[in-house]
Amino acid sequence: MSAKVNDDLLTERRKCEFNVEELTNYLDGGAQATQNRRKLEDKVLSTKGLFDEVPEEYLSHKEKYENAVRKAVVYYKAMKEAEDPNQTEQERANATYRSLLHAAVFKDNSPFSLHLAMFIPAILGQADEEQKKYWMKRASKMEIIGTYAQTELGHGTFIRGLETTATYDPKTEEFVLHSPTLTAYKWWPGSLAHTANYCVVMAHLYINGKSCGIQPFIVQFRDEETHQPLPGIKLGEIGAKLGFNTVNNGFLGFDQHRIPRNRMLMKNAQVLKDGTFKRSPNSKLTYGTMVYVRVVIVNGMANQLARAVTIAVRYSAVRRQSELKPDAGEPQILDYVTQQHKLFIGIASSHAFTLTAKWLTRMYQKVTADLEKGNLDELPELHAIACCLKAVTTTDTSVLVERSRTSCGGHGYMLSSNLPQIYGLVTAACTYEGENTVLMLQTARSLVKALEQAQSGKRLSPTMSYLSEKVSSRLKWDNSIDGIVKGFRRVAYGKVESAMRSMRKYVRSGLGPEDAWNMSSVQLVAASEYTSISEADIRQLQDTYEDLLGKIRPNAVGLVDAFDFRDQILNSTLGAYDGRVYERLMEEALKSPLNAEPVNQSFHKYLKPFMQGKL
Ligand SMILES: CCCCCCCC/C=C\CCCCCCCC(=O)SCCNC(=O)CCNC(=O)[C@H](O)C(C)(C)COP(=O)(O)OP(=O)(O)OC[C@H]1O[C@@H](n2cnc3c(N)ncnc32)[C@H](O)[C@@H]1OP(=O)(O)O
Ligand SMILES: Cc1cc2nc3c(=O)[nH]c(=O)nc-3n(C[C@H](O)[C@H](O)[C@H](O)COP(=O)(O)OP(=O)(O)OC[C@H]3O[C@@H](n4cnc5c(N)ncnc54)[C@H](O)[C@@H]3O)c2cc1C
Repeated sequence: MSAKVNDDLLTERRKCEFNVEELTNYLDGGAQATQNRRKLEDKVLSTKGLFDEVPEEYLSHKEKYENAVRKAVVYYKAMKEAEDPNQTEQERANATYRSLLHAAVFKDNSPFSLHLAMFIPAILGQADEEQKKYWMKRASKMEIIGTYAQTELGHGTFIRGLETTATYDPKTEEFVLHSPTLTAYKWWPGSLAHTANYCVVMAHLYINGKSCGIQPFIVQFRDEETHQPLPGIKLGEIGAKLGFNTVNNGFLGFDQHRIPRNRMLMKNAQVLKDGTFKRSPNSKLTYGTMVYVRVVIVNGMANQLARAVTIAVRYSAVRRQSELKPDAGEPQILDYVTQQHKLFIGIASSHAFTLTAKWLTRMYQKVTADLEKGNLDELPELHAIACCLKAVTTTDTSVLVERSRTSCGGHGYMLSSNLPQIYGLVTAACTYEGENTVLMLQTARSLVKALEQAQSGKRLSPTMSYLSEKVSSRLKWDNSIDGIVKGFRRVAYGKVESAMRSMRKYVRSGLGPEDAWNMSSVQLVAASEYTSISEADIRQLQDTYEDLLGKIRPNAVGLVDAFDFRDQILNSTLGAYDGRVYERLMEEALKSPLNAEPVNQSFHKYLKPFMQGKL
């Protein structure tokens, strides 16, 4: 018999003014997609051995990892078996697009995540047809487990500064991989330490002493039978982190490690047997895997933010605290407008990121299809947009997830709420796949070029066209959606224009272009984001905003119910559908190993002698 649902949540659900199932279907991309997702979740989550007997927060660092590998094996087998052979690739992708299935199993991400998130995409995007056929067969059947090894101890952002070398030896038709310094050690790649046995390594290619730029190489670094590191390979784990503590991030050093010529992934650039180097049509195609993951991250943020606001909104409907009016009893904290302000932006942002992710994915698919035909025209725009959206969505999601946590008071600080772990996952995304400031500056680089083109009368791409609209200086302001968008366009135009004016001022003062860029870089980053609008407009917008909060209030629980996360995926004492928060907090607390006995051994060993002055 299912547990009784909290009365306040029942009332909230009765008050809801729209059809929750309809919104769920819309978010999934149709009723069939919802059905497929739920069917997949039912199948996988009913698999034995997927969940923890002891909450993983009570395991040691080593036990956490070993437990995660145990679960990863069960999980990926269950996912494979759950795949419906009659489904198209697209239907399968739709079923997983919004599902955070893995989050039900791994609170801190999976030791296999890099295999799926980067190793396979790197093969798909960087291998030639023959290499793709061979490596995709092995990788998709999980015969090998891979990762993406680009970042080094000394370099993460500056790819052209990577120190790992790959020197071609035409006599043996091999590449010699070497880490010339400690800072050249690959450092950070997920799964690298003890899980994977292959990786795509980004290394500086040299042929006859000449630099041929950064190229991708597929490298085996552990024996497939014994899992022992191969000769010339130094391996290890980088240690405990804020989050991602079951992703097994590691380090790898090469000591004159030899690999056959066909291990350089040669879709874009090639090395012939005699050492002839055939350049890529565009050296940045080598960075393609990162563009792909930045696109995926936008959707990932939408889902993670939806999970956090679901937990916080449901908790805010159940939690009663303080007095709004004398003798009126303690209100639901969701009735405080400050609480609505903290949480409703998160609901709206998650929907905005979901729609943005769909738009960006379509753009990515179009540009990738064009690249296959040799048309690179829209690659720079895709890069600039992917940089901006990855940076903006990860920054906003981190802020909004942290705000969801603090809006739940002390219980939000409990690991059993799962809000701290969600924060750990999303805040990492501000750094990985391109540190946000660096990516924003990449976007700014494109904006400055576009404004220069606009000022010389050239046509701009659709996403940059706002820079060529001669926006009247006294835009008639109204708080219609169109008026607000026009306001933002005017602000955005002004930000780019002011950053550019600032750079020109520094150049006139005698600074070189690089120093002028650096001096203006705070403005350049701001030009890539949005900031405030002029004073007079704020009052009008504020009234509209507060009025909107009141309109959303009766639908808040319905809006998060529509994300349709099952309790296992929320994995939270505060966010369960039935709202039995206090019982769950107590149930989880009693699982702490410290509660196994009333008096801990440290009393007799340390406390008692200390309190009796005997220590
Ligand atoms: C779990 C919860 C969350 C959910 C998320 C779900 C999804 C994820 C799933 C699961 C978990 C995943 C786990 C973690 C994964 C993390 C993995 C990693 O971190 S892998 C390492 C990433 N490292 C970087 O990204 C380095 C960043 N640095 C760079 O990209 C470059 O160094 C850059 C762009 C900053 C500078 O590169 P330059 O020095 O070669 O280029 P310049 O000299 O600046 O020139 C720039 C020119 O190049 C073009 N350009 C640069 N990059 C481009 C690109 N990628 N494509 C096209 N053009 C590009 C630009 O448009 C510009 O063009 P013009 O000269 O202005 O015309
Ligand atoms: C959880 C996690 C998982 C990861 N997984 C992987 C993985 O699987 N594979 C992999 O290869 N890497 C991985 N990374 C590494 C990640 O890609 C790098 O940390 C990231 O690219 C940033 O590089 P960095 O750490 O060297 O920082 P740095 O580049 O040293 O940045 C440090 C500071 O310098 C600033 N800075 C740097 N360059 C500029 C500039 N040009 N202009 C202005 N400011 C600048 C940055 O804004 C930042 O504030 C992971 C990282 C994390 C946190």
